[in-house]
Amino acid sequence: MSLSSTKEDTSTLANQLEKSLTIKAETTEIESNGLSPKKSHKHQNYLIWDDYFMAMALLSAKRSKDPVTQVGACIVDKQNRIVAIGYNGFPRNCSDDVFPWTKNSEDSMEDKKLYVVHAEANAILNSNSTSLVGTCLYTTLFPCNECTKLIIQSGIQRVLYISDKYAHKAKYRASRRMLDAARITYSHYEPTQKEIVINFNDI
Ligand SMILES: Nc1ccn([C@H]2C[C@H](O)[C@@H](COP(=O)(O)O)O2)c(=O)n1
Ligand SMILES: [Zn+2]
Repeated sequence: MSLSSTKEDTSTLANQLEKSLTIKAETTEIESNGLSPKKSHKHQNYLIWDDYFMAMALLSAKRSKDPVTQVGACIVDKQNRIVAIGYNGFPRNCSDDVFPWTKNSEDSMEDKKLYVVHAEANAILNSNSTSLVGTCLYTTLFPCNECTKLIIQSGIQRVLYISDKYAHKAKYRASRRMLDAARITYSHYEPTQKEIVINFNDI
């Protein structure tokens, strides 16, 4: 390189340098992962579909005001589109400040189970008349018998869940019985990663 090179020469040189650095970077990626240069440019740490949908169910559960069990549900169609989402809560206009979140209260009218709409039921109701035939339900808790009736009647084909903590209870055994009869598959979901951190400053 001559010290007396013109502005034009310098920019040509810079272009060449940039080109050669790009080629070098691509070559390194090819050597390290065996992919073609184009493919190797994608983000390596993206969410797979199942983790993504279950994470949506978990995020939705965070909206629930139930002090014992927050449940979230997310319904997805065959094209991987989220068609509905829901969490457990009281019906519209039934205020959380008026209705009880208590359980096994001595006053039978003060038990949350009389009033709560379950996450799966809310998701189905939130689907806004979209057909749910052939869809998959991601839920953080295995569906109870009442939600299972809705699942079957709405045409949901597959259920993935995280917790099955009430499996021994009659309601949940009845669920399995109905799901089996209706040939709806259900399985425990094992996420591929332990946690997903959402940081609002992370953009
Ligand atoms: N599959 C389910 C099961 C239960 N829920 C709701 C109903 C209650 O709000 C809560 C369970 O409370 P716990 O008996 O654990 O005190 O979860 C639901 O949304 N979906
Ligand atoms: Zn239920």
